[in-house]
Amino acid sequence: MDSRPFRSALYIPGSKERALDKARSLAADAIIFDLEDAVAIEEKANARELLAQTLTAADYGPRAKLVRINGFDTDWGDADLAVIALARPEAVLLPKVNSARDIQALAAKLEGREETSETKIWAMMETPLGILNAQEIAAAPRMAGFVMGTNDLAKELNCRFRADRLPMQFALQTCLMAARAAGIVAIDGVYNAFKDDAGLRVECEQGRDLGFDGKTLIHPAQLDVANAVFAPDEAAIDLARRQIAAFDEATAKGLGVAVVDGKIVENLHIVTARGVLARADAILQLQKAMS
Ligand SMILES: CC(C)(COP(=O)(O)OP(=O)(O)OC[C@H]1O[C@@H](n2cnc3c(N)ncnc32)[C@H](O)[C@@H]1OP(=O)(O)O)[C@@H](O)C(=O)NCCC(=O)NCCSC(=O)C[C@H](O)C(=O)O
Ligand SMILES: [Mg+2]
Repeated sequence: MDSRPFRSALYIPGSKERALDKARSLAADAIIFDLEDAVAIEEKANARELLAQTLTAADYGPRAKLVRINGFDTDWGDADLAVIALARPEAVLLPKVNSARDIQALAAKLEGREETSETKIWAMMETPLGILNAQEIAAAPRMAGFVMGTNDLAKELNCRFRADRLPMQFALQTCLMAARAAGIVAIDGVYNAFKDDAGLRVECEQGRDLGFDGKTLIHPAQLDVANAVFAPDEAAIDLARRQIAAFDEATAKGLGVAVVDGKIVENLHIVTARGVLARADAILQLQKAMS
């Protein structure tokens, strides 16, 4: 997995022209152009045309661009893919994935077209069967990332929304494990109360501590919190630098272990430390490219 930042992945309804325009200047690491749940049934056809035109004409810079189409078990999935394919999408995000077969079917459709020969697949992880099949889904062809769909999952589980997300922990951790085993990105679910910054921060911190790369968002006001929480802070960068320096010094003396802040530092910690620095640098590069 590379260090491309996915701290913030903002959903934008494909039907909202103003929001589509606004997103070109927002500090989102990734944009999820949505044709699924954010778009009303009567808007579906217009939204896919508007989105295909927008993606062909507009410049979203270095932000990762994912298009969430409707599922192929709906009236809109095939038409979404046919129209969106013309815009050569970087990635297609498939909702309500249940098994690797769902991914294989999409991969076969992408392979059938020259415009989508490079298109990656991302999976919404939001059904009980999908969670139980996370490992095979992550390892399926063209897979590049998981997005947690915690709203759909809560609906399916009939669980309650709790601040500690206890009912979600099995799903979050199972998907994270599968994503890491396959070397793909894993992005946490949305925080619905988009005016509650304090609650968003708590949930972002939990997702970050679990190991997620970032958070999906529904409103631009949520960007700053997610970008800050999922970036290595000054203390983490400083520690990483000191660990690398101490380990280099220990190695030069023929030792395999260093001690920093009273804790041992071995080669595996150096891999983590280098990852922290690589992520911090990738964020800096992305910010420069956006400015
Ligand atoms: C939640 C909203 C409906 C709120 O909309 P609104 O009341 O219009 O917000 P504001 O007036 O505060 O907007 C201020 C400006 O920001 C722009 N805006 C708003 N939202 C977005 C956005 N998502 N991306 C880009 N720009 C946005 C407005 O256009 C205003 O701009 P300006 O007029 O120039 O000042 C709305 O935010 C919204 O629709 N959000 C997206 C909802 C969505 O995508 N839902 C589906 C994804 S969540 C999901 O499905 C998760 C998963 O599948 C699961 O199961 O969990
Ligand atoms: Mg959903």
